[in-house]
Amino acid sequence: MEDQYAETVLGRIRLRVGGDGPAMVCWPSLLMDGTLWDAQAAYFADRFRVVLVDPPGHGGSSPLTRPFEFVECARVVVQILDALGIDRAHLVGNSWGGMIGGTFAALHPDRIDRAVLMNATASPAGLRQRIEYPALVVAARLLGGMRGPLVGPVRDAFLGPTSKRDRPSVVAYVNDMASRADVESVRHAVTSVVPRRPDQRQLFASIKAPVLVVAGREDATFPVAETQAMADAIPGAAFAVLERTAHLAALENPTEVNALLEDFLVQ
Ligand SMILES: O=C(O)CCC(=O)CC(=O)O
Repeated sequence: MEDQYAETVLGRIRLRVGGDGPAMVCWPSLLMDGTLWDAQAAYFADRFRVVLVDPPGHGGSSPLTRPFEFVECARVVVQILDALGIDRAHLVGNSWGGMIGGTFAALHPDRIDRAVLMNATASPAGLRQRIEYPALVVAARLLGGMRGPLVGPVRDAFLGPTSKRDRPSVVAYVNDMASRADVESVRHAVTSVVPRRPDQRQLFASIKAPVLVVAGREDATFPVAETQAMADAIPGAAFAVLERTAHLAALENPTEVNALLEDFLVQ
């Protein structure tokens, strides 16, 4: 994989690009960078042009200086495709990335091939998330980072009992990503993705591209019923539930995620 950069409406975006074939653009969750998809890149780069995105304000991308709208994130995807000379791509997204994958598929039907939306929602955030996530960010600002007493809540939002018990490398990855997060960028991203998240169900009714929605049985952030409601909002969407998997399916359960992607994208 080689580093490339795209100038976008939300700053400079770092991309890891490798392989040849139809393009597959992978956008991760809040607090994560493109390495969330390393197992997918390793598996698919012999047949796909894999593009791993460090989303705005995360990893090697520019810090965020303001909150954003979801339509701007969809525009970022278009600008990434333009920068790489890609006409049309599969969009594979997790949580924030899944929400944006839906926005992109609805607003840019000429640039989307197929979309796989994992651990995501089309609904506005509930009261608990509207309070808990901003409170976490306030605490992170006071502590100078996502550290100390914040590690537990972050781990609980992302991982379920199976990963916490049986996948120490996944736990270590989440701790490491959280500790490296730029708190000001995370503040803007959380504001945009949680309390200001739009209800996208009506917009998603206009999606024409084939879509697969994936839920994790152990996902405490977006339980199966909420992700199922997202699938129900998208005409003809396929829906799958992964057992022993929480909020970061691609990292926690790469074998089954790769099999789902293979079935859905290689047809
Ligand atoms: O809205 C929520 O409850 C959480 C949003 C979230 O975690 C997004 C993400 O993981 O990208």
